Amino acid sequence: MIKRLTSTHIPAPLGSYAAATQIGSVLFTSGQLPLSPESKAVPEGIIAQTKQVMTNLNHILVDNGTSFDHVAKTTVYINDLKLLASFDQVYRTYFHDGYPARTAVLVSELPAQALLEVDMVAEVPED
Ligand SMILES: C=C(N)C(=O)O
Repeated sequence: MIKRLTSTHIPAPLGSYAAATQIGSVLFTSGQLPLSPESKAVPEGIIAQTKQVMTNLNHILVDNGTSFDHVAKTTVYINDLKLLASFDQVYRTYFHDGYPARTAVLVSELPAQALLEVDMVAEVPED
């Protein structure tokens, strides 16, 4: 059975998608944009946008019984490869037990004129 998941701490999806779904113990997030839950705006610059994306992803994971420590795979969609090093500088600070597998994809444009979007696949540990 597929569970459709959300978090009360993130902005509503911009389209027809759940914040995350879960099959068994595997949780799949949708791509998260750097939208502030309060203002619904996208902050300026890759550093602030990466922090907002990771904050939103953290809420989805924690509100649904898992955490960054249980992330197996991430995909980052970024609109300028020159931003990847700055993204990585922030991204790496969220992982304390080794890094997940990751794919970086260069895209021409993202919703809300965001510089990046990130999705994750995580294990939900048993209680
Ligand atoms: C923002 C998205 N994840 C979407 O449009 O699919």
